Amino acid sequence: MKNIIDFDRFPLDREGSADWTALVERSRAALAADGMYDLEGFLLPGVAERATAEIKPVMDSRSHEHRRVHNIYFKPEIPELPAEHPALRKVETIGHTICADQIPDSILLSIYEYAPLARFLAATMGKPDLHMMADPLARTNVMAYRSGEALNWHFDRSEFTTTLLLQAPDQGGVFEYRTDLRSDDNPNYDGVSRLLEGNDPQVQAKRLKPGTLNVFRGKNTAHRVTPVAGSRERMVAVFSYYERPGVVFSAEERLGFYGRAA
Ligand SMILES: O=C(O)CCC(=O)C(=O)O
Ligand SMILES: [Fe+2]
Repeated sequence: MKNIIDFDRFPLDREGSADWTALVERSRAALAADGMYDLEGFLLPGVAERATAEIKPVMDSRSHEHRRVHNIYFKPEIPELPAEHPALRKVETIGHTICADQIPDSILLSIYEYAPLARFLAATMGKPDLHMMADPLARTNVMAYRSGEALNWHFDRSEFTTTLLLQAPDQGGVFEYRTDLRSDDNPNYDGVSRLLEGNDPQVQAKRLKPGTLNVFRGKNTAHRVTPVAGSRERMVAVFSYYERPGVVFSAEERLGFYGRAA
């Protein structure tokens, strides 16, 4: 791993050391204040490019094209809202996905499986432990957004989302987010409506660099990736960890996300 992760800046290999603890504290503080932290330069120079080169042939030939018209909740309806409520405005997402089982023995999966990474993430999130998923498809996914493609506004199902940007596009593909647009107690449908109308001044934008590890509170922070332009696709890995071991998706979930159950 010492040829992959920049341990000088991000001492995941020295758990419990003063440097490790300082990094955990800094990350926790950013999560509390902004709902997000990112570790720019997490991967050593050239590693994101090498990881991308391993994945690109699979992405080019065997990815699942994901095209969906959805609302910000990714749900067909919200029982307490009429169907025409502006918080349920429809948006479109288009992208390409590959799953962990398609990239065995890759640099990317070796990072996902590096146990000190899960322990570091858990510490920053204030959790006792995080476990890799047992799902051979869902544990790690790579999403590509090509020219004209985008991930539209949504809230995530999980409390936190961990991504690693592998390749930045020529233009567009900006990560936009609105911290704490809702809370577990307050759905803030009026605020959601304003965001979808393009009238939320608190939206922030982040242009991530390849090799950056990003952690954000996606459950109540609305976020999207703006449309990509140019010939280079945006490629991002999403790592899935859970507080309990052995988590798998149902066949229906796999079909919905990946177009196949196994
Ligand atoms: O592509 C990104 O940067 C964000 C990914 C994301 O929001 C998700 O997978 O839910
Ligand atoms: Fe998300």
